[in-house]
Amino acid sequence: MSARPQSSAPSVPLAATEPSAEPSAAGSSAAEHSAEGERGPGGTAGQQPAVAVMGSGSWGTTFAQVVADAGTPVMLWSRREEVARAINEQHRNPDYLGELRLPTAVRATTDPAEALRGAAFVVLAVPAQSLRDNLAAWRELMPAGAVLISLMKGIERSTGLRMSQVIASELGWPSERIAVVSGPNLAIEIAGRQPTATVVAASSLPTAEAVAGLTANAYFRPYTNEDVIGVEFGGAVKNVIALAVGMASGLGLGDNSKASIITRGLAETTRLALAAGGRQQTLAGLAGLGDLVATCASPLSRNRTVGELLGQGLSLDEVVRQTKQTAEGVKSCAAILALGEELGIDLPITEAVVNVLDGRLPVAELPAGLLSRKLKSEHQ
Ligand SMILES: NC(=O)c1ccc[n+]([C@@H]2O[C@H](COP(=O)([O-])OP(=O)(O)OC[C@H]3O[C@@H](n4cnc5c(N)ncnc54)[C@H](O)[C@@H]3O)[C@@H](O)[C@H]2O)c1
Ligand SMILES: O=P(O)(O)OC[C@H](O)CO
Repeated sequence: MSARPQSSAPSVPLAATEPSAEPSAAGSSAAEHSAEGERGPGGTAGQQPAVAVMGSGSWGTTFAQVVADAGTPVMLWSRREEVARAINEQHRNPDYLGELRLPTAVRATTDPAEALRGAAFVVLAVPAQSLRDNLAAWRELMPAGAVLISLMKGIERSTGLRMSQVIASELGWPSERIAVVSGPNLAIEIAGRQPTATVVAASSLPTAEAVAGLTANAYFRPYTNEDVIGVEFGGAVKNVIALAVGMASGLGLGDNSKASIITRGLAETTRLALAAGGRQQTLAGLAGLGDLVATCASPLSRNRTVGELLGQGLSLDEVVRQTKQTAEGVKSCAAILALGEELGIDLPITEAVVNVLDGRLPVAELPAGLLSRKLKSEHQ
């Protein structure tokens, strides 16, 4: 599949080089990916930018498929040799995506230098808390002029920074070359090519448009947005709200309770994002409400599942042991709460989740704790 809807991929001056040929064979050499000759602006007709996706878990691998299905070959960086081999030889990533078959235009390497060489777009798809160390290790390999695309939905625990801020601070990268992709994007559904929409946010509209042009295909529809702050808070906080909804579900509570947490969760996410400089409209959109609903409603969500297991009475240690994939809310929630305190913003659901995870609040007492708070206006 390579159907690309009409898009006016704009000219972003990308100083990198292009792949020599469309990849065809399984296990073909990563050298094919590296560039020869000068590259023009990303996404211009007749030229394919080189794309590196750093991280081959559920979302990194799926995003690589999205880009390949939109017509551009991708080189994935995998930490583990067996994952890279499975992608190159069987066109599968069984650890993360089961039997789903990947396009042959997605290839993998464990060598970050090979993945990054000549890339015009570098997609970052590692756990939020490891990003800074990963960037430090890759700093010298980052192609000057590339657009960096964050797929991560988390807040750095040690600094309270959003992922685009970590990228800017760790690499000294200009903000106009950093984009964020976030929305109702459960990886497994997208890997199965089920239609979805998303948001590509960047402080520079041409950068957001370039990334939208790179990713738009028959089942993936990106909308651009210049509100990076709102989009990143929407993605990070919804994970915490999904933990709370999962807890309610695990406690056997019904849809009224869950809808109340989702709606009040959106209220606290919006309060925080606005205080930090985000825009209300963004939180009412795909990266806010849209992602919140998808994550809180879906049994595919890792965050909701972690919450549900806690609600059923498992300890956090037991849950973490049986959750192989990244549930960002667990590690980001305390940093989000601290940001709220810094900005003078009340985040009652986040606070309750932090207290449950830290063992200060028995999960069974979470509903009563939220309901017994002082009465107030819905709009405060
Ligand atoms: N899976 C989804 O549906 C989805 C959708 C949208 C956004 N996201 C976000 O994307 C990010 C990545 O999530 P994912 O679902 O791909 O996670 P995952 O757990 O499926 O995969 C994480 C990947 O990072 C690698 N990794 C783990 N520790 C690492 C380290 N210290 N250094 C480098 N690599 C390391 C793993 O080997 C794996 O390849 C998260 O922030 C998540 O919130 C996920
Ligand atoms: O599985 P989760 O909870 O990390 O959620 C995945 C995506 O962020 C949903 O958009």
